Amino acid sequence: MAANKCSLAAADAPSITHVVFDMDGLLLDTEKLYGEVQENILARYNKTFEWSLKAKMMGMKAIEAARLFVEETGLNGLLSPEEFLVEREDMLRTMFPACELMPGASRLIQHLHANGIPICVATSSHTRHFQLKTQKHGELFSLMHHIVRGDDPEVKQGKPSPDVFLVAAKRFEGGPVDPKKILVFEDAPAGVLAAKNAGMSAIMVPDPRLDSSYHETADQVISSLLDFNPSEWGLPPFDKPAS
Ligand SMILES: O=P(O)(O)OC[C@H](O)CO
Ligand SMILES: [Mg+2]
Repeated sequence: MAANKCSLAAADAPSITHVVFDMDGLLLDTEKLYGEVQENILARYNKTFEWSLKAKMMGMKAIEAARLFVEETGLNGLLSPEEFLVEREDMLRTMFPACELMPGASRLIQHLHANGIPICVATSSHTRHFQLKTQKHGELFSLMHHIVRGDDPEVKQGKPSPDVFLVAAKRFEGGPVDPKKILVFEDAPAGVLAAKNAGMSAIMVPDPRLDSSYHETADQVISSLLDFNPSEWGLPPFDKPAS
């Protein structure tokens, strides 16, 4: 869609009826935890974790991200993707339960739910991690109509394949919902691509360190969920500005 990246002209805005949220790095501030752990692992080999690699790993299923990590950091023969996951797991398991919400996540979820807009989560995260990450956010996640996780049997391929978003569209009441009526919020390049591959509109909320060339695929880019203007997408406006 030829839309302005900052704001959409009313005539261009597709009529959105359903909203799908990514989770890591979008609703939950968990991407920084992956980054920290991966930096620690690489430090042992006197290597640094570059943001260019982080950009590619974000949003991928764990084993796919692990293969990429080992390959691109030159750890082949020193650390297998499976060993990397075991080592990463020990650290992540203790960090996830304390994770915080991203700014504006609670406000937006509560607003859409209160206005009867069907919402769900489509994450690459598998069930065990999902449970750890949402331990203290259960009330907010209970507002989701459904949650599709990376280890769902119907999700054959991870992002950037559209699988997780198509499964999400199918599970709404009366689904499958027409992808043109679905708005996806994503932080990761692979996730934005997956949403576009599913035929949906995608708003990117990227980490400021992400190279801006990755913004191109998104229909709109905002720096925080607090900046989202629902009216531009035919969704009910907020009663008051973000504080
Ligand atoms: O961003 P999500 O929610 O699809 O999850 C991604 C992985 O768990 C970590 O990059
Ligand atoms: Mg994400």
